[in-house]
Amino acid sequence: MESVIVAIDGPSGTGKSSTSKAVAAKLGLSYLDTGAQYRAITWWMITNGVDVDDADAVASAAGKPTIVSGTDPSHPTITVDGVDASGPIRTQDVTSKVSAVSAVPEVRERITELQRSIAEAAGAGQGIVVEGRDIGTTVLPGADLKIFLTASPEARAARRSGELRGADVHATREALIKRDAADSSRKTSPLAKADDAVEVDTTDLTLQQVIECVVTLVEEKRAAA
Ligand SMILES: Nc1ncnc2c1ncn2[C@@H]1O[C@H](COP(=O)(O)OP(=O)(O)O)[C@@H](O)[C@H]1O
Ligand SMILES: Nc1ccn([C@@H]2O[C@H](COP(=O)(O)OP(=O)(O)O)[C@@H](O)[C@H]2O)c(=O)n1
Repeated sequence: MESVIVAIDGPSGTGKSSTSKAVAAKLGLSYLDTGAQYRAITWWMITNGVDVDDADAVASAAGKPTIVSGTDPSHPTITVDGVDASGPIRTQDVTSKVSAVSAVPEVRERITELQRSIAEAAGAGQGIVVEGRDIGTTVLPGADLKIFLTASPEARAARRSGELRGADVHATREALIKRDAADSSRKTSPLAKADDAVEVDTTDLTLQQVIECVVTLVEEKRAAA
């Protein structure tokens, strides 16, 4: 069977990670969480005393950490300079700082290059599902299938606060909206739907329904190829 490259973009809490992992596992594809890479470089900046609000300082340090992503959808991994970063990259501190770091062009250039080399390697096999904010528009504009997931801010906040074990839904909603606004308004490759992406509103769909919808779209693409 032909290899397939799938790009899944959208704001926080729309179901990108859960959907991408499940679709990749079901279809025997690799999986890449690009948000985890931006979180990893942010974590490195914090632990190395770089002021994340100083774009020049972030830019000059952008080339320093070595970030390695494992692409098995049933066991995604991420290391920074050989250290497992999968726990520390999910802290509130990293979440609140990642938009500032990921807006720096030197950071995006570095991480985009890494993402393209991972996708290229996976393209030699079965293919890959890559999820993020700018995959369809910038990282892999030639992807075979582009999906843009959306959901109401209320649904997204409820999903996220559920994960954070009862965190205040209102505060979660505000933080989420703030991060989306920062991600959508930055100059370099903002969060955006590619013109040729299929938009799926997940507000009233179960995760299972979203997974089935994307699996069907991938199978249709493969059949048409
Ligand atoms: N369609 C859905 N309905 C209900 N919950 C969902 C749905 N999609 C995802 N979730 C849940 O919402 C949370 C956030 O999903 P996630 O895949 O991490 O989103 P994203 O990667 O877009 O931020 C997870 O706990 C996930 O299980
Ligand atoms: N392709 C991407 C993916 C993530 N990001 C940045 O990384 C942050 C974290 O992404 P994520 O996918 O882990 O976020 P969640 O929605 O899962 O919390 C985003 O808020 C963006 O600032 C990006 O700029 N480009």
